[in-house]
This record gives sequence, structure tokens and C-alpha cells, in this order.
Amino acid sequence: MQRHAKTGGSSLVVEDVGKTFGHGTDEHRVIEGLSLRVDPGEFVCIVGPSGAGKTTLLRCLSGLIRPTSGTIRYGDEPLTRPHADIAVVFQDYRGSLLPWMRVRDNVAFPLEGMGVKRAERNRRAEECLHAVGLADVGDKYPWQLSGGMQQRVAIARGLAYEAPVLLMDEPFGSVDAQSRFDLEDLTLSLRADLGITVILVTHDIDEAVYLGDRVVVIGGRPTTVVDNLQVDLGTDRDQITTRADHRFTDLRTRLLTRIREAQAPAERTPARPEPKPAPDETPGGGTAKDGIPKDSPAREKTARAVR
Ligand SMILES: Nc1ncnc2c1ncn2[C@@H]1O[C@H](COP(=O)(O)OP(=O)(O)OP(=O)(O)O)[C@@H](O)[C@H]1O
Repeated sequence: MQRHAKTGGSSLVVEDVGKTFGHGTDEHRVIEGLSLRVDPGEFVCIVGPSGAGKTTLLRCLSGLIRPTSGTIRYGDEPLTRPHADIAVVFQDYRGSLLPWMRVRDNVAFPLEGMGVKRAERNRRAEECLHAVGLADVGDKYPWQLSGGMQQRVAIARGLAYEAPVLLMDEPFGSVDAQSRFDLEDLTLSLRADLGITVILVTHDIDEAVYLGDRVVVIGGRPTTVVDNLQVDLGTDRDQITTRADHRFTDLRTRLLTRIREAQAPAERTPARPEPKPAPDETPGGGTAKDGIPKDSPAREKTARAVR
């Protein structure tokens, strides 16, 4: 596949966003004061405790739902509805592929609603199926393929929009472990080949570190950004050596710690008893829970990044 003309597209900027569902006694404030910026060509993974609002945030980014407060901008434009530059791949291929349509038509189908002519729809479907390693299955039906292959079809359909931004919501959650590794590597190579921006929601911390240039942790009540980790593992990643790298395991430890901290205390399973405070753990000085001295410039830097 060729690089898109609009490689990477524009920045997505989330400013002070809140999202509340329901009204009155049913009101549920899920997200509040959440700010985030994703620049063209970045691969950003979003992790957080279950129910934190990861899918809600991704749906806001896709323009499918509107935030209750704050703004989301794509470049200079306010994002208030689905945008031609932003494609979405959902988690469950079983719910998103149409069983009565051949694979090629499943990939091409959404383009019809966008006014793309038949010949161009078919060209894109063939090209995208080729890109995900399924050049030979266009005539089959989804139910004739394995789960991993069906999820590749769902990715091909996302690519067929030729959008510079791809949002992925737990895209590999329904497949076996080996297919998951293969799909992760496929996503990395598509991103490298096409130069697209990817924002991927996942429950899997290792997956987030393996894929992302950056991992954003969301959590708290209501949810906001609680950490923003740059992943310093280069672009040449490998399922065996990258995952064994001490930088990988250090990042995973930090992420797990931050996600546990972001959970409400009642939801947390204490790993071990809280240690007694050391003599120098006095307010305004000494070392905090995360190991960074309270008056360290690094703490101020982290706080700024999260803000
Ligand atoms: N349309 C809706 N109406 C009412 N509440 C909703 C709606 N969509 C999401 N919620 C609520 O918002 C909260 C966050 O849901 P969301 O699915 O975004 O979380 P998540 O972090 O993706 O969860 P998980 O990790 O378990 O998939 C949940 O309490 C959910 O019940």
C-alpha cells in the first residue's frame, strides 16, 4: 500500500473534556477535565482501569459522540461529528463484519456511504486485503475465516477509508495469543509503511508498551489523564527481544503501578501491606510513593506532562 497523501493528518487536541451520561439521579460523570494531544504520525496507546472511560474517550475522538464539556479539535476544526480523516476499528469483528457479505464487500461496504465509486471501492478493498496478508480471501465469507483473519478483515476495512488517523478500540481482544502477536506486528508495520497516526485503547499493559510511542494512563473518579509515558524503545520492535528488554519491564511496572493508583480504593486488591512511612516522608519533603523525591524537578516535569 502507498503512503497516504495526507500522511499523519493533523493533530488531535482534547481540551478539558468532560462526558456525563444520564440525567438527574441517573447522572454518571465518567470523564472530567481530560486534556490530551496526539500529533501526526504518533502511535499512542490509552490504558486505564476497567470502566474508566477508554471507549468513551475513543468514541469522542471519533466524533461518534459529543463531549458534555470541553473541546476536541482536529487541526483547526472543532470535531463535532465523524470526520473523513478519522477511521475506527472496533473490538469485536463478530459484531462488525456482515456474515452475508463476501470479505471484499465487507471491506468496501462503508465506502459506498461515502460516495466512493464501485471501481475505486473494489480497488481499495483489494489493496487493503493485500496489506493485511489476506489477498486470497476476498471471495470468502467472514464465517469461513479464523478469528484472527476476521480481525485482519476489520483492520483492512479501517484502512480502506485511507484516513490518516486510525482509532482502534481493543482491536485484538477477541483473538488467541499468537494471532494477537501477529496482529500487533501487522499494525506496527502498517503504521510504519503508511505513516498514519494510531490511537489504540487496550487493557493489555504489555501490548501498550510494545506498540506505543507513548502510553497515556487514564483513571480516577471522574476520569482524567493520570500519566503520560514516552516509550523509549525505538521503532524496530520484536516480540521476543523487545519484551525482554529491561526498559520494557521498567515501563510495564510503572504503568501497572499508575493503573492501580488510578483505581478507586474499594476496587483495589492490596498487593501487600502499606509500608510504614520513613522518617523523611514529611509533607513537602522526602520521597513520595512513586519513588520521585517530592521536591524533585522530575516531579514538576511529570505533573506538567499530565496537565
Ligand atoms: N451510552 C452510555 N450510557 C450510559 N453510560 C455509559 C454509556 N457508555 C458508557 N457508559 C458508562 O461509562 C463508563 C465508562 O465506560 P467505557 O466503556 O468507556 O469504559 P472502559 O474504560 O472502556 O471500560 P472497559 O475497560 O471495561 O472496556 C461505564 O460506567 C459505562 O457504564
